[in-house]
Formats: sequence, structure tokens, C-alpha cells
Amino acid sequence: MIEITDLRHGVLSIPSLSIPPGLTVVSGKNGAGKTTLLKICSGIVLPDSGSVSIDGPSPRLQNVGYVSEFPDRHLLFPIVFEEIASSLRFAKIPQARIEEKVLQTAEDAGITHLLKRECRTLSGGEKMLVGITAAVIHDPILLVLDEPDSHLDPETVEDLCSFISSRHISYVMWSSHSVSLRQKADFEVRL
Ligand SMILES: Nc1ncnc2c1ncn2[C@@H]1O[C@H](COP(=O)(O)OP(=O)(O)OP(=O)(O)O)[C@@H](O)[C@H]1O
Repeated sequence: MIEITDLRHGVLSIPSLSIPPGLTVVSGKNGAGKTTLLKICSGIVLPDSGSVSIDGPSPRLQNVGYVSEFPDRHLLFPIVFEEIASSLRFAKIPQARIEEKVLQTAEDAGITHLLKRECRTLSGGEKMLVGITAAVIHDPILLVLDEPDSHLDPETVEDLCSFISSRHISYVMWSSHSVSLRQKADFEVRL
């Protein structure tokens, strides 16, 4: 479980919340605190008070993949292949294994044709898919997606759901205004 206890930060005040494994959609009006909650659950922001744990440890001690709603902010490397390979390089995985994993994961995500492209020349939706592929490749316990569907067409959102489901990630937190995504979710946090 992701356990949230006595959380207070900006607009957020959550006395107690247990998020089960599976797909959790985080919904709510503009300014309700969706991004704030996602950043706290991924360990990017420490709350003013209260705590979050993921199967026991705090998010900063866990392997978490985070993709912001602004794809330009999370792509750090010039070429797509290098962006997707980056977390494996940081983990000192052998080069041959990195190449194998990047090629397979990109194929599963449907973005093989982008691997040699310069990140700066990608469309908003392509940047989002590259960011998500980079976030899942190192098998995070929690994948956090901040409104990816605002950049993606409905068919690509369907493909993305299948891709993410195939990765067997314990927890996926996805903020969205989409009714159809909320219907697919195992759990909803409505702010
Ligand atoms: N660093 C910050 N300093 C001060 N206020 C902030 C900061 N970040 C967010 N806020 C405020 O906190 C509130 C919640 O912001 P947040 O981005 O979490 O909302 P959201 O639900 O994701 O909104 P949206 O749907 O518009 O993306 C907003 O009123 C926002 O202005």
C-alpha cells in the first residue's frame, strides 16, 4: 500500500489515505493539488508535515518513475536512445544489456522509429511517450504520470494503457480529467 498520513502541504490536507496496488487516477479541478500530491508521492517534494510511504519506506528510498505534465522539463539528453538508456547507465547495467533493454522497451512502447531522433525536435506527444518509456525501463515500484493524456490522442492513450499494464508496475498514479480513464482505474483519489 501507499500510505498517506496527516499530510499537509499547500492546498492539500489528507488525514489518512491508503492507495492500493494497481492504477490510481488522481482527479480534481484545476488547482486542486493533483500535481502537488504526485510530486509528494514520488519524493520530489517533501511535505510541510505528515508522511508518505510505499510498502514501508518513504518514496525517496524507493525506485520511482516520474513524468511531469511538461515533457520539455524531463528530457535531459540530446538523443532519444540516450534519454531512455539513462537510468540503466546510472545503475551501471552492462552496455550490451542496456542496448537490448532499450530496443525491446521502445518496441513495446511503439516508439522504435524515434530512437535516433533529437529530443528537441519531437512533438509534445512524442516527448511524453519518450519520457514514459524512460521512466518505466528500470522497473519502478511506482510510476507517476501527470496528465499525459493532455498531449496524446485517444488511440495512443489506449496503447499507453496496454503498454503500462504489460510492465506489471506495482503502483501507477495518473492524474487525468478523462472519464474513460477513471472508468479503467482500480482506485480514484478525488481532490
Ligand atoms: N511552488 C508553489 N508555490 C506556491 N503555490 C504553489 C506552488 N505550486 C503549486 N502551487 C499552488 O498550489 C495549488 C495546487 O497546484 P497544483 O499544480 O498541485 O494543482 P493541479 O490540481 O495539478 O492543477 P491543474 O489541474 O491546473 O494542473 C495551486 O493553487 C497552485 O497555484
